[in-house]
Amino acid sequence: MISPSSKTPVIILTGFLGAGKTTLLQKILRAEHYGDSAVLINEFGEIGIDQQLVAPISPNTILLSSGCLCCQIRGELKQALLDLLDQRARGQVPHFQRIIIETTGLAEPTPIVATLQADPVLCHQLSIRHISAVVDAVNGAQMLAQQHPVWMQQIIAADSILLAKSDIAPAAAHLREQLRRLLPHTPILMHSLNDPAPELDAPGASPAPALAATAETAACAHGHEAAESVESVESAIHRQGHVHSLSLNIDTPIDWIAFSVWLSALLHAHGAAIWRLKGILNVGEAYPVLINGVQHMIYPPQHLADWPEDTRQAGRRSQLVIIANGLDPERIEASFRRHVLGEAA
Ligand SMILES: Nc1nc2c(ncn2[C@@H]2O[C@H](COP(=O)(O)OP(=O)(O)OP(=O)(O)O)[C@@H](O)[C@H]2O)c(=O)[nH]1
Repeated sequence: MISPSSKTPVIILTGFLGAGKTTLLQKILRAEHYGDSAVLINEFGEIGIDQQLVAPISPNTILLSSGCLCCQIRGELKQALLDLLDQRARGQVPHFQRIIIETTGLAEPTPIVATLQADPVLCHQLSIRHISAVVDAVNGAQMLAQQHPVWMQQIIAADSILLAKSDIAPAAAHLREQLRRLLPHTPILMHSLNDPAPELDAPGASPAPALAATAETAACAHGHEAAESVESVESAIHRQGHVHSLSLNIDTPIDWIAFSVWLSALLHAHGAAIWRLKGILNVGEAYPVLINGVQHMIYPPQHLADWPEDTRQAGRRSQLVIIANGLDPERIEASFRRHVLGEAA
């Protein structure tokens, strides 16, 4: 019989698209306290950009294939965890003391907890120590006013809420008060880029309330379209209701000016519908540029110090992911091809 203290703790990092989960994860993995963590990352879309940013920090980083962790690939999550525990027992992976799961921005945490609890082996070897929801302080008030269902599920299931981007959200303190009234028992921490990593599983941290969750099934139906390969661009579209992700792999270097003009025009016309945009772009320089956008907001591009492994192996190809609501992905791709790559209409 394994006692609760000998179980490997699991931390679930949830939060809506672009909230700041990967930024926080990179920070906590660099902190001494979290150095010995295995990481599972689930992204909505075909290209795992987050995994490429986290893998250099944590050697035990696993990307769960595209699809939603809370419903479509729960079996894969289970298998990945079983494999990881088995590999640790055999000494085939660097030793780890905890597992951190970063969910897609569209996942509800409760069914993930149910998956871990329903499996007899996992249930004996793992204990869910903490669920942390990262909330984007820039658009949190809007999500709260809309009572966005997934966003609400994420904050309600959380043991603690991190209000990320407090440095650029003047109304962050007001949002914290609103959330405090809604969830009086949930600690809410303001967090910004320069703050040190918070200790999510500090001794005494309460076990996740979602442990009591029933094994409800997320009511989301996914569809998937096979990747299409045309000339120097490979694209894949992933759908969940009206939401889709368009993933592009582009083999030729991208003209930064043409890309910037195209992106400005896209956001000007459809900013509210573009929920998330991220990419690692080869702009013809020695190293790639990381771009990040959340709705209307585009963050300052970052010059990476090296090529992420996958990108380098693929001949320094650019990768771009756009998650949008209610827009036709084929039209976005066509406009990208025409205006950025200069292909004929
Ligand atoms: N100013 C500021 N920017 C932040 C902060 N946290 C994250 N960002 C920026 O917000 C953008 C999105 O952050 P990510 O960490 O990629 O968000 P995510 O939740 O992992 O995104 P998905 O995995 O796509 O759901 C990036 O450009 C970050 O640099 C913060 O506390 N302050």
